[in-house]
Amino acid sequence: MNALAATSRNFRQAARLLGLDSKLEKSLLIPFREIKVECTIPKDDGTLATFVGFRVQHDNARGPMKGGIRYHPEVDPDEVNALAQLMTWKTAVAAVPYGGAKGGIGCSPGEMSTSELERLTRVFTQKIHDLIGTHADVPAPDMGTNAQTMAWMLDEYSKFHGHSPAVVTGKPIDLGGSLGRDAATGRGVLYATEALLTEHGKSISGSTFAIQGFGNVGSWAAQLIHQKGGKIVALGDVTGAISNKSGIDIPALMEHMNNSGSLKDFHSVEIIDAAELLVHECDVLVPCALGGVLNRGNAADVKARFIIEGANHPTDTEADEILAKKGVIVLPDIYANSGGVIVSYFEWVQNIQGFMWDEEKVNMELQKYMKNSFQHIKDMCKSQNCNLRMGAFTLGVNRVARATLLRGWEA
Ligand SMILES: NC(=O)C1=CN([C@@H]2O[C@H](COP(=O)(O)OP(=O)(O)OC[C@H]3O[C@@H](n4cnc5c(N)ncnc54)[C@H](O)[C@@H]3O)[C@@H](O)[C@H]2O)C=CC1
Ligand SMILES: O=C(O)CCC(=O)C(=O)O
Repeated sequence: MNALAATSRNFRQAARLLGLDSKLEKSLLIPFREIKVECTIPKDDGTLATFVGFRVQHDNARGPMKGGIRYHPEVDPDEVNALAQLMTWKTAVAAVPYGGAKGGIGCSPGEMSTSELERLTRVFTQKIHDLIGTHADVPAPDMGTNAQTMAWMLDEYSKFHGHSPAVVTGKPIDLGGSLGRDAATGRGVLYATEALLTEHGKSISGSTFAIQGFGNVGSWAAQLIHQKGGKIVALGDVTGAISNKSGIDIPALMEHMNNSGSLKDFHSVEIIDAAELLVHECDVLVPCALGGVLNRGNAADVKARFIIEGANHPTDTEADEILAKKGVIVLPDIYANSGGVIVSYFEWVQNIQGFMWDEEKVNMELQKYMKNSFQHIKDMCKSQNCNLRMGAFTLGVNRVARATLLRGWEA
């Protein structure tokens, strides 16, 4: 079952639990708009390269559509569609006034020069500029993109529409980005983990962690968990995986990565098989990379008692069922990684107000939002007698359904 089928299945299950009318269910499932564009750029060697870019705008009942742009070779229309739908439920769970969208370009950013990436981002923005906007659809970074990508999008968009800082979030601070946005998804993962562990009488400092992905989300999650006394015993990225039973020295690893960029030649660690990382002995597993990494091939072997979904859709449907039977508690993506979009909302608000918050305020507000949504998810789990994923889905779907019904359909 691909990401779209799995996400739609979770949505339908939530719609049924909520007793939604079947026509409303259909209207909520089908995306508002799907955009597919051809992006041709001259490469540095003078030859041409053509890429396909997507933006799926899923729903705007609760506000402007919101979601990241992914640069990855496996980007495909179904995956972008699933990720856009997840954004609709995520913004609703977080109670930020947005709908959901997601974009992506099928490309290998690691194999492209900075100027090629800039040309690609500018061409993509030219193709979609009249369909995005501060009050229509607000992109942000995702896998393979970063603050610089958002700076190029902002610049290109502003050529058509005048200076528009709030058209993208996750920008560099010098262009109106928010303090704390870079760390926000990882910080949200920390707050979500704290909330779940406390619920089960446990703590970060008394727990061991395995983290997949050491990019924006994974590296911030690792640093913040380490600062709170959590022991990170295994860690991996696209190049491989490492472990240390006594805990990996994360600040030293950060410094090492900034200097050489490779996990494998870090000192005082054992190299482990990349696949072993997900079934490594630990209390808490935190996938922060690709979707579908937990599946029927490895779910039965997972040793962790808790899974915190830093990535989007890391656990496929079959794995969800296997993990539930094993008693593994999964904190779902639409809550666990919502810190990024919550601080994106703060960035957008600051841009519109023309007033910058200090980082303490950003982090304090983020913590408040994360605490509130955890409580609301738990309340849903109680009233619907369901697990955390369904608690989050019913919470999000119910809020979007209510907004949709209030707006009505009269032409
Ligand atoms: N950046 C953000 O604010 C948010 C990101 N997410 C999700 O978190 C996940 C990670 O996103 P970012 O950290 O932004 O991306 P990133 O591009 O900064 O980092 C991705 C990381 O995943 C690793 N990776 C890639 N392929 C891998 C593989 N086959 N096996 C193991 N590791 C692999 C990379 O080496 C890198 O360390 C994605 O699922 C994304 O959708 C979710 C919410 C917000
Ligand atoms: O910050 C945002 O607007 C969206 C981040 C994102 O793409 C996600 O939460 O998956």
